[in-house]
Amino acid sequence: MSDLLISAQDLRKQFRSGNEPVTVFDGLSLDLGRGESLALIGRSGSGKSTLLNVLCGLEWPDAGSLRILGESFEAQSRPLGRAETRWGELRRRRVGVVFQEANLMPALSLLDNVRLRSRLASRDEAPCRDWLERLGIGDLADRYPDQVSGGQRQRAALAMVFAMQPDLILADEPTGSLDRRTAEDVAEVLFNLQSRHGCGLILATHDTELADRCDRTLDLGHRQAR
Ligand SMILES: Nc1ncnc2c1ncn2[C@@H]1O[C@H](COP(=O)(O)OP(=O)(O)OP(=O)(O)O)[C@@H](O)[C@H]1O
Repeated sequence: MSDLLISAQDLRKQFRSGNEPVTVFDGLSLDLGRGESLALIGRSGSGKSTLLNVLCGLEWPDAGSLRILGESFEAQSRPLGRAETRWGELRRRRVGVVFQEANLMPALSLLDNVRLRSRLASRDEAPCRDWLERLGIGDLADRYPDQVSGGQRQRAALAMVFAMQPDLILADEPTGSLDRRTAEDVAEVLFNLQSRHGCGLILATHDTELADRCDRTLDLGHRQAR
């Protein structure tokens, strides 16, 4: 089996502004191997979140092809029917997504949110509380999302992704609403998990220290991989 988790070729994504198409990126290709980490950097509006959304099937590219965890998607075949189902299955079991706005279920406690995520991925629920502990919010396990801060919700969202033990983690500003010290602690847990499980990681960030911890960076402002 190939060790490439992601192989994206010539992706183009446009949005419309009035009648005008606005191109966010065009001709974008990237590969990600098992155990590899890639930081998406670039000025605000350069397309980092859009690319993450394309890589998890929440946005559909206007051109190009994408092979992810053995599943192939072509821009021409819009995500109707089977493609939509395949994306849903990938996100449920194999691709852990952490968004800027942590999307927790408001009616569930933080712990139950993590347990639900773990159950949906058919994982053992036993370590769920432990993930909250490791991210420094174990004492908030029984609180509901609207009873904690934005940074605490963000950490709960990371705990959900860790509990599902994905093959690939896509994270949009995973430490964006954390103070420097907490951000470093969370990054430590993230990179430890990534190296221990050998999963792939793509994160979008404005934090140069976080980007420097990744194996590679892709600057969407200037589109240079190094
Ligand atoms: N649904 C949408 N409709 C129209 N334009 C959009 C949409 N989503 C994003 N855009 C535009 O696409 C461009 C890229 O946005 P994106 O959110 O991907 O940037 P970003 O690099 O993640 O920014 P930031 O660092 O501020 O989070 C921006 O110009 C944005 O206004």
